[in-house]
Amino acid sequence: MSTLRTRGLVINVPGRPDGYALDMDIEPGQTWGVLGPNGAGKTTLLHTLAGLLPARSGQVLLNESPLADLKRREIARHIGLVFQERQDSFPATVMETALIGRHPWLSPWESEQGDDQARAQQALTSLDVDHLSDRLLNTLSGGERQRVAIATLMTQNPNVWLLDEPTNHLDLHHQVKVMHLLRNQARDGKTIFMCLHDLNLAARWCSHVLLLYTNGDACWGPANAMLESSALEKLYNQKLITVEADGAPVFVPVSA
Ligand SMILES: Nc1ncnc2c1ncn2[C@@H]1O[C@H](COP(=O)(O)OP(=O)(O)OP(=O)(O)O)[C@@H](O)[C@H]1O
Repeated sequence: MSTLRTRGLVINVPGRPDGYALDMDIEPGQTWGVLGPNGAGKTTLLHTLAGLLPARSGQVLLNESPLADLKRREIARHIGLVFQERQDSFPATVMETALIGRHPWLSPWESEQGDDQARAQQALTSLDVDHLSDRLLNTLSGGERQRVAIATLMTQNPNVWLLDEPTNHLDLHHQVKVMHLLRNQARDGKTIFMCLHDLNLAARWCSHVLLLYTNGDACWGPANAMLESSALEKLYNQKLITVEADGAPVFVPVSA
């Protein structure tokens, strides 16, 4: 299990004032949703948490150790990231792609063993892409590729899962399936932190929410406290109607 903490973290969005520093404790068992308009800095935050981008100031701590002090390989054993945009032009099959998830766990010249294959197979089955194992990735549909990317993260099996819009390109059934899978991973002790554009997925599946504003303001906390319609209207500059369905709030944009 791993905890990710930010202390006085200011992400480096070019040309933007520092805004509000982030002091978050992202704990095992929690499912976080990051909400905010285009350009608010959600992807920049995710990449900063993964150690791929330097912070402007402040720190990211993984189990109390500053990320900056850890080796890339050690970080990759604890933290995995599903990117929003992927360059899938490398001619790899779906199975070969999923097995890339095992690389942080293998020594440089070691090849994957039966256990690694079994883990990848199980992940592909969980995401309904096992029937595509021998297909080249660049022949898949957008939703199929997205499911392979999540299966690759599942094969990696890090403690902290960072996902940039994991439901992008997914049909309704697979959106629900992926959110369900992420919540189950959290229940098994993983730490889940994802950017979302769908308020209703956040309301239904996230335990915690971070609202990120374009000017660098931010607030975070338990989802039921953060998903308040006036705060969301300000966040998106969009009037909303709030109804309740299936035990969760549902936010509908006002058309006029
Ligand atoms: N290399 C760069 N040079 C200049 N500006 C950049 C660079 N990278 C990102 N930005 C800007 O930083 C801001 C934050 O980008 P980011 O991708 O983090 O936003 P986001 O909240 O994920 O947006 P979206 O919802 O559209 O995915 C944007 O205005 C973007 O144009």
